[in-house]
Amino acid sequence: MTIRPSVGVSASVKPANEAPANEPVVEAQKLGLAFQTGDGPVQALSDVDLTIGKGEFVSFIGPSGCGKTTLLRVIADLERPTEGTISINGMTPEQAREKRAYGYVFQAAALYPWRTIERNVALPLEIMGLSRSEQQERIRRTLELVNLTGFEKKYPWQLSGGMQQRASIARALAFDADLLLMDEPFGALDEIVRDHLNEQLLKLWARTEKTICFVTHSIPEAVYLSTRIVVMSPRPGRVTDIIESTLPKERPLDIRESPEFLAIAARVRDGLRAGHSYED
Ligand SMILES: Nc1ncnc2c1ncn2[C@@H]1O[C@H](COP(=O)(O)OP(=O)(O)OP(=O)(O)O)[C@@H](O)[C@H]1O
Repeated sequence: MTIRPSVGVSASVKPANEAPANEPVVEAQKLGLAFQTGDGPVQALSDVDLTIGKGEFVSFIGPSGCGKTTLLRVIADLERPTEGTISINGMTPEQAREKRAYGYVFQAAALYPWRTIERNVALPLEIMGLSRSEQQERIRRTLELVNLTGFEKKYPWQLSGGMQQRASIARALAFDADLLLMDEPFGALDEIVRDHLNEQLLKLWARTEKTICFVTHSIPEAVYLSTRIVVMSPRPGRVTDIIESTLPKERPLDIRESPEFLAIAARVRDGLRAGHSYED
């Protein structure tokens, strides 16, 4: 299918980020992926055309099974597409993975319980073969970025859920890659903690100028965080709308009550409704 052109919901305000003007980080064309299962093929992704520019914060939103995680996994070279093409910084996903072009944050914090926070963050650095002093420097820097300085020697079970998820973000940041892939990182947390982490993530994004691909089920989260919102629908998983945010880069939490925020949220909701079959 053809993606509708990205337009701002309000013509009077300049979009926060016009992706095509930026250097492309992710470029997908006619991307499709069919899983072969015992019950026949499952078309997880179909006809996805998407370009993500450097420094964008792009959220993927859609009902369960619409292929959000699969798309992130294709970018990360954890799944291979069966149709179309995709490139990451001009490379194949495999080359990008070998060059450690991205950090990946999973739904659950996925920390090793027998390792302290600093040893968890150090894990990818050990695998990369970095010197001890370089490891120490990166651990210090990334824990500071997620406000966990002072918790280096704690074990994951000694931290709250929100702090554990921040530690897993620090681990993904330790790669020092320009691209951060985040699969519903705050889905299991309560609303207040989630609000706080959303604010911190925006600040971190502004400070580091990374490109972020973020999967979520939450409309307010997607609208609050993103420069663009990709709305997806299932069976087969496809992109049904791409919404350019008109919100400024600087976003206090109460921006969520502004008419502009509510207008973007309404458009996302409309997109989700249009793609929903209501059969089950
Ligand atoms: N390894 C696999 N083998 C077979 N089918 C799969 C596999 N992984 C995913 N699928 C199917 O592909 C479709 C897309 O799944 P995916 O996990 O990407 O959706 P999602 O939008 O991330 O869902 P959720 O919001 O529940 O995490 C679903 O129908 C799912 O059952």
